[in-house]
Amino acid sequence: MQSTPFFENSYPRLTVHTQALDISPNLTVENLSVKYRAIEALTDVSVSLQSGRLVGIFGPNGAGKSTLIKAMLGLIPAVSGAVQYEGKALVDQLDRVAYVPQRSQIDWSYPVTVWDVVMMGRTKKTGWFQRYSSISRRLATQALERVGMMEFRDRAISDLSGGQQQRVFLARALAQQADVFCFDEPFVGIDQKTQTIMFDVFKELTRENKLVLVVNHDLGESIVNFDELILLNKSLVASGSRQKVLTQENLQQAYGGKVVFFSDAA
Ligand SMILES: Nc1ncnc2c1ncn2[C@@H]1O[C@H](COP(=O)(O)OP(=O)(O)OP(=O)(O)O)[C@@H](O)[C@H]1O
Repeated sequence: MQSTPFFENSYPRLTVHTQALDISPNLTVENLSVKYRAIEALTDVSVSLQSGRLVGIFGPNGAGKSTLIKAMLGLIPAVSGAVQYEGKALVDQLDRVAYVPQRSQIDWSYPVTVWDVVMMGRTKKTGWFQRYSSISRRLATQALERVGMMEFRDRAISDLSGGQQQRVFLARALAQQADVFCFDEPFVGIDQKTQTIMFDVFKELTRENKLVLVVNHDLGESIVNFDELILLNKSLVASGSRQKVLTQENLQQAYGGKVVFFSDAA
């Protein structure tokens, strides 16, 4: 197995950490460290994840949640570490990944329609200069219908509400037909209806054995939707089941002070 080309050190040995029985993890992050000049954003993070799971990445502001996703996808360089999916560097298989960045990183004034945005999700499969195939058009239609946005297909993306915009980006991710889905703070600035649709879609994806990673900062009721959690505070505080991660000690280590969370969450 190889390390990703962005990393200075390679860690070819794969260790199975958390999963029960003999099930090998599909995605492994090994000793991942990221610096922004002098700022150590992430230090030595290792997690093992299984397909078919909805994984929440939690931690306080500045904990390195977005950094983790971006470094996993090779969007920013890591100082060290390796990220493998099914035994190969994840960055060499980005056509199997759908990534929706934080809404603050998207230019919502860009003059494109809803349909254009969703079809852009197909360019990795079809190439920029290929005509979109009937398969791509069918997948885009199905994705827009799934998130309840087909009737808006000719609208400019700038003319939608925050929740509608997030649903369009969810549709784009669905149209990609990826195996690994990464969403960075998808619930920011959205309505309850959109949040419900998003969790429904995430759960459907896990039933199709996809791996769904969601950066989230809300330790409220919605945390019960996640199969597993990764709790960060510049390094890994804990990962695994809600019961394992949501202990007062771990929350204290991540957030400091006394953290009260939804009582049935664990
Ligand atoms: N491009 C950058 N240049 C310099 N420092 C950065 C950059 N991006 C992030 N950082 C710093 O790295 C650390 C981790 O940031 P990151 O955005 O990953 O945290 P986060 O957990 O996603 O935070 P939030 O919940 O506020 O989005 C923070 O201290 C942040 O200020």
